[in-house]
Amino acid sequence: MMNVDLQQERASATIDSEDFAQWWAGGKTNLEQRRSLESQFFNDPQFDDVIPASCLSYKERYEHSVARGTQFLHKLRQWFSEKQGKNNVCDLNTLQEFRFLLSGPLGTGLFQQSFPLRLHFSMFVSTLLNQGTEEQQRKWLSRAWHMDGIIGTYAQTELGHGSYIRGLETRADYDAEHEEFILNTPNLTAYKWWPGGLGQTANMVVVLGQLYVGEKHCGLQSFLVRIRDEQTHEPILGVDVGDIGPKLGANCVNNGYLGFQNVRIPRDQMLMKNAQVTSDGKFIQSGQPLLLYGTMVFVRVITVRDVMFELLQAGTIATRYSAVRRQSPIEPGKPEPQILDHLTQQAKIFPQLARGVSYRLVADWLWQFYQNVMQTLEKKDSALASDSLAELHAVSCCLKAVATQEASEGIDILRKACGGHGYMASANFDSIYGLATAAYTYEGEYTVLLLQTARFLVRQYVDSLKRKILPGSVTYLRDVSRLVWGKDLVENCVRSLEIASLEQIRLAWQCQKEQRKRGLGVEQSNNLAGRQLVAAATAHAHAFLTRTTVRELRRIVSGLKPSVAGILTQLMELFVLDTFLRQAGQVLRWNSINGRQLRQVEQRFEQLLSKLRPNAVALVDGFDFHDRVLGSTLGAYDGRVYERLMAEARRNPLNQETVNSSFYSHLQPMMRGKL
Ligand SMILES: CCCCCCCCCC/C=C\C/C=C/C(=O)SCCNC(=O)CCNC(=O)[C@H](O)C(C)(C)COP(=O)(O)OP(=O)(O)OC[C@H]1O[C@@H](n2cnc3c(N)ncnc32)[C@H](O)[C@@H]1OP(=O)(O)O
Ligand SMILES: Cc1cc2nc3c(=O)[nH]c(=O)nc-3n(C[C@H](O)[C@H](O)[C@H](O)COP(=O)(O)OP(=O)(O)OC[C@H]3O[C@@H](n4cnc5c(N)ncnc54)[C@H](O)[C@@H]3O)c2cc1C
Repeated sequence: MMNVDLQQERASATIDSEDFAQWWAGGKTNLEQRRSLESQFFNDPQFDDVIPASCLSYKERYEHSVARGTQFLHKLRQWFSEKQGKNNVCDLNTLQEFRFLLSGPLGTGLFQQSFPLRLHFSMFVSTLLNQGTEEQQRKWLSRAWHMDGIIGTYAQTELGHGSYIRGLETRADYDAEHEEFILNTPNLTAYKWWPGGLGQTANMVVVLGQLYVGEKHCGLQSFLVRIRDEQTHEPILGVDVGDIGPKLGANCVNNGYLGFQNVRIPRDQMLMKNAQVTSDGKFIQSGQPLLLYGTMVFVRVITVRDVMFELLQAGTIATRYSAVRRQSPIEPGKPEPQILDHLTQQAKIFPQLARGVSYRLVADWLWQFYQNVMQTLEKKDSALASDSLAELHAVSCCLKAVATQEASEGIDILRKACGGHGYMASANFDSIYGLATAAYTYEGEYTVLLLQTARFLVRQYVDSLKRKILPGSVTYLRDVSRLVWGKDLVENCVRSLEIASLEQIRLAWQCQKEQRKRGLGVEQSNNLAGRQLVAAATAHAHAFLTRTTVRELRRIVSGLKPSVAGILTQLMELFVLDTFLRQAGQVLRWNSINGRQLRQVEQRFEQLLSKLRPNAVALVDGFDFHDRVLGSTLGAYDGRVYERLMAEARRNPLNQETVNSSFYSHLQPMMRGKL
């Protein structure tokens, strides 16, 4: 039976959640296909949970995720190859499509804390694709794609170094006599530490290590290394490998450690698309060295999409719960309202929904941009390639940083918006938050990435002073006009964010110059200007996110059904206004905006909350998360929150006996003074 408040919400909405769902899924066919695929898994008893996953031990969780992960991949592959037909070869698009099935809603529905085979596709196969020569791809790619004797992961980070990649200590020495590389972990801090699936799952890794040919240091390179025997799965001689232990979240990923002692691999297992070692020991850098970092760029790009889903999962749970939960009369003597009717509750939830929708538009744009840059890189026009890569790196760094930070923060706001019940593991905010906040750190820590973007921004700012043509993402730096507060509030807000960004970049640049004038070197100056540089990259990200959201929505809006266009326009506006208000410190620092104008934005913000209120439940229904994907007692479609909370408590293994054995062994002796 459906909760009556949710029934009422759905009946009175002015948008059709099905129309929204079709747009969200990329069309009716896509939606039907996704639903049919999900039902094949979610209705299959072999994918049911007997015991709540949160009640399993760390080891049991791992074993369960491998058992389920292999069944999942087997079934999914069959479905995917039928769908792809003859096109079932591994290229960038196919990989992204498949990876999305693993990490998007379907994968999430089956693995709330992720699973260890995920890295194989997102990082191992993508590295082979991006960094292997054609010959290497012929030898390895198809096997890897089909997991034929190969389960891989990506081993870059070490115990001592993660952010500063040049500081990695793993060594690969070329032995020309045997045409082999010898891999070594010279000390404790050189142990690889963190790679997903490394602990007990993977049998091959892409390893990043410092290449030495004789005495010559040839920089970091990537190597394909077998670490476990294909048949027995025992570690190869000289390999020391294991799991690093429980973490704040993502506890089924099987993150591992790895050390090498004189492990030999053939010469052709250095990934040689951009750099080669010839058999007689000559090192040739034939391509752009930075392409070694290509896998990281790929994952940063797709992470924006991953955290968008996590934010909207949490948003769906909080919205439905807030429509079911009734508490605290607004007027004395009146019935308790749905908590969603408290304006402050709307102000916690709706901006997160709007943010998620904005990330969706931006993530689509970013993926397109990434593909365009990859095509440019293939064309071998080195100047163009290097400019495009620099812009892609800068944009992806700041978007990944800000999106993961805001999504994690948003998920926690949504968790708190569910009061005490939000804190239950069965509400599932812990898993969702655990994954989103991991993304804040992995694939480039937040501050470290923002500093990368800031370097690019300062350079572009200096170019703008020289009247040079600027890349698309920063053309606004050429516009030095002041803010003219007009009728269009969205434009006022976006423009003021752009001005704040421009001025903050100018300030960061001035800070660097001041330090230089004091006689400090470039690096020390950068360090001392660090806070301003981070503020500049953050301001740029906000300006870019808002401008891109507005532009992308306007580009597609005419092709949408009016009700979908209407709610998306409200969400876009809410996102822009919310960003403006949250960044008010920066905005007011760099723009002349008076109290009346600020109030105008606040009033419109509150008006938008009221406009969205009647359609809130229909909107989150339109994201079309299956109950299994939400995995939450609070967020299920039928809204039977209290029944589910109680049923879940009763399933708890502790409640399977009326008296626990610890009563006899400890509590009773204590009460009888017999300890
Ligand atoms: C079903 C469930 C769903 C979800 C589950 C999720 C659960 C978890 C699953 C796991 C997922 C992901 C796994 C994560 C994997 C990893 O984390 S892999 C390790 C990633 N590591 C990093 O990202 C390290 C960050 N550090 C760096 O990238 C670089 O070292 C840094 C950029 C900081 C380099 O700094 P410098 O030392 O200053 O620069 P240098 O290396 O010398 O570079 C010189 C030059 O090059 C520019 N640059 C740097 N990087 C790039 C790049 N990638 N592309 C293009 N250009 C680049 C840099 O800006 C410099 O340019 P300039 O012109 O000199 O300014
Ligand atoms: C869940 C998870 C999964 C992961 N999966 C993998 C994987 O599959 N493969 C893999 O190779 N790695 C993986 N990693 C490792 C991850 O990429 C690194 O942890 C990440 O890049 C951050 O590096 P770090 O741990 O060295 O942090 P640190 O760099 O030590 O960061 C600590 C602090 O130092 C600051 N800091 C560091 N450098 C600077 C600087 N230049 N300027 C200013 N401040 C600085 C940071 O801002 C931060 O506040 C994973 C990590 C996590 C959490």
